[in-house]
Amino acid sequence: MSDSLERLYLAVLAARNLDPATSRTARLFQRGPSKMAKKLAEEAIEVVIDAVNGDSEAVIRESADLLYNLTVLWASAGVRPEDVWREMTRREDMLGIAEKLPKSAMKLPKVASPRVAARRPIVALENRTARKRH
Ligand SMILES: N=c1c2ncn([C@@H]3O[C@H](COP(=O)(O)OP(=O)(O)OP(=O)(O)O)[C@@H](O)[C@H]3O)c2ncn1[C@@H]1O[C@H](COP(=O)(O)O)[C@@H](O)[C@H]1O
Repeated sequence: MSDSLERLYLAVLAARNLDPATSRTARLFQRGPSKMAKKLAEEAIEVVIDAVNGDSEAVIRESADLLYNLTVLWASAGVRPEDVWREMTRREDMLGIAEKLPKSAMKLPKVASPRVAARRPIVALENRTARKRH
């Protein structure tokens, strides 16, 4: 999946300065981040409607549109796919460590190594901070 998204991201970068009359991507860049955000949100809504209706073929098609519009917004925001993969790997590593801890260690952090036991609360704190920013 990451390979396809990386190829799509490169295609978006290559298209951003093409003629807006012929390139949808160039047109989105011409219109700016607000238009990109609107398109992304519209595609997300289409995906959830199709999922609720049980139309899995439409979910697949709209998901591809959603990912295209997400890569356009990444490119506009100066975010690279590898930046997102790095964050996903960081979370995977962190949650993987937390999941291996016995439940009693989660309640009583002093029993486990303080460095490891302290990680789960950090996840909650980070999530809460991120939500406040939006
Ligand atoms: N992967 C995509 C891609 N996925 C989805 N889409 C477009 O995004 C549209 C989804 O938006 P809508 O459903 O709103 O379609 P619409 O209502 O017809 O379109 P709007 O005029 O409302 O935007 C789809 O119809 C596709 O045309 C894409 N457009 C471009 N790409 C790739 O982006 C690269 C650059 O292409 P150009 O933008 O054509 O230069 C190429 O590699 C393309 O393959």
